[in-house]
Amino acid sequence: MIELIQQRLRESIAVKELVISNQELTEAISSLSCEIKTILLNGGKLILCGNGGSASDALHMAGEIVGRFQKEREPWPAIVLNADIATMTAISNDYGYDNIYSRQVKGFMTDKDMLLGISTSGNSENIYQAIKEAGRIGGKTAALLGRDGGKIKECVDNPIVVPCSVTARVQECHITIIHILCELIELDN
Ligand SMILES: O=C(CO)[C@@H](O)[C@H](O)[C@H](O)[C@H](O)COP(=O)(O)O
Ligand SMILES: [Zn+2]
Repeated sequence: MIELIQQRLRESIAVKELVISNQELTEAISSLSCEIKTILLNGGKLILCGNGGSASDALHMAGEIVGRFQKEREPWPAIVLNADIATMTAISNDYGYDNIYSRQVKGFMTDKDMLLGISTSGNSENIYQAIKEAGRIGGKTAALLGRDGGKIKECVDNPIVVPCSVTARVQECHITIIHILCELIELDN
């Protein structure tokens, strides 16, 4: 048991080391933080969505944006498409699970906003459809992804791909990246 614990911790560190040594990836994180800040300071909002653990990550990030991460400041607008269980079950029941986010994007998003999807496989159909819809609206899109970025990487403006095929390890890296994004967004610059 102890060995398994130590091994998982080592694996989690190794994924983060991969990100540290990938300059393209660290630059993509930096430029995404600038894009999000520009959206928020120009009256746009951040719209988030994910499935499973990534749904929790979406909620977590929105909490830091609307509330605060580390700095006392005005609230910024962020909404989470996986937060409303009545809406999600209604759309899922009437239009299918693949459309639970794209229909909300159509209802809520404007061209001043950014949609940030989170998917460790990069292939979740509901996130993919949401990104496509956001593109049709003319809004900005970003995604936190894993593996090789999947089909979502091909259609999103700002892909952040954690190069690992284990869902749990990717999620652990995503939440670190989310905290870094929140810290960068709160910097005065
Ligand atoms: O949290 C976990 C695994 O750690 C699971 O709930 C996981 O998020 C679910 O299997 C998701 O459906 C995976 O979707 P995705 O990350 O590939 O988009
Ligand atoms: Zn999990």
